[in-house]
Amino acid sequence: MNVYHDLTPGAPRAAVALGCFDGLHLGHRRVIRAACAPGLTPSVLTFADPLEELGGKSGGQLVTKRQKLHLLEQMGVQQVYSLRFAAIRTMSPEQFVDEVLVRVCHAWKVCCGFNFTFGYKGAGTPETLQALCEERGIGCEIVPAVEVDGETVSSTRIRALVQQGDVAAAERLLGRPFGYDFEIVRGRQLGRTMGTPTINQVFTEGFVLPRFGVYASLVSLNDGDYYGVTNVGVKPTVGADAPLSETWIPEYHGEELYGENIRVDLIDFIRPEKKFSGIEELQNNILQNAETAKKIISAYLQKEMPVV
Ligand SMILES: Cc1cc2nc3c(=O)[nH]c(=O)nc-3n(C[C@H](O)[C@H](O)[C@H](O)COP(=O)(O)O)c2cc1C
Ligand SMILES: Nc1ncnc2c1ncn2[C@@H]1O[C@H](COP(=O)(O)OP(=O)(O)OP(=O)(O)O)[C@@H](O)[C@H]1O
Repeated sequence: MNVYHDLTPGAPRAAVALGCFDGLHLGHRRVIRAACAPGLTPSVLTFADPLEELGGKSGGQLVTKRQKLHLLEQMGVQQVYSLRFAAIRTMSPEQFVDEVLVRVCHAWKVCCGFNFTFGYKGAGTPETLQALCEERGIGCEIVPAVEVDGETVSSTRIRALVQQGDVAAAERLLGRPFGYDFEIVRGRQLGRTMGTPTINQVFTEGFVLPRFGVYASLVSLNDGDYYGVTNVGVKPTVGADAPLSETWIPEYHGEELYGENIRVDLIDFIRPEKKFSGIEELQNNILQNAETAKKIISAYLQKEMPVV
């Protein structure tokens, strides 16, 4: 998959999906699937800016950059234009179509969702895009709203669920579990003296913060997936400088994982984070939480996954 960060002309005949695509949820995937058209190079045009700078309040990204590119590649996308919004911000809808979609992307087809806006001050709507494409002989597919439980799927809705700790509901909208693949960093190494060594990951600035608490998790390691028990928070019993994700993987006894990017998916919320009276009480709780996590994950793995 080629990733362009500027307006470098790409493959000769492209089908281009347009949008921010934070989270790559079920709605986004429908739009991207429309760009996986026979005979055309499946392409995505998206933005690399922090979400707040693209307008809206955000509350944080739902996928890391690495994860987003990995998911796009898995979907069969061959070209990604990850642009700075400033590069196109002042273009009129016509200019955007002519200078970006036609001249740079060589678009033969463009795809967007029902609520897509583009061009200076968001003047262009899906109907504008359709009309401009028609005039230029370019195909245009506007994907209707994808809904779950009678409500439109959106990144905003998923962020709110993650912030409430309802990762199981977030998963139904994402079509895959909510997770992250931050680098493993060193902790104070207290966990190993407690018999519960953890992999520690720091939430990067701009990433959504899940509700603080303990989750049953699935951890993807080189030799397969393991169940984990993850604490997200600032561990008030011993203290932390910044919000962390700490995962104990009870059945992993392999090499150190420092420096690696490991994917941890949060499957279900177990309990809120709390301040314990001492290490022993904390330790007992962690052991109980691990038992709960094991049951949750084994039931989860037996469930049939919907095909998305
Ligand atoms: C499953 C799990 C649950 C935890 N729950 C809490 C908690 O509720 N409150 C808290 O202060 N710390 C909690 N912790 C964090 C521990 O305090 C921390 O993992 C331990 O002190 C080791 O820290 P270290 O990795 O910096 O050595 C939890 C850790 C795990 C793995
Ligand atoms: N539920 C959906 N069904 C179909 N298309 C969608 C849906 N949600 C977004 N899209 C389309 O996917 C592309 C990317 O959209 P965008 O990144 O703005 O997503 P969003 O989920 O609506 O985000 P936000 O909640 O932050 O507004 C756009 O073309 C948009 O119209």
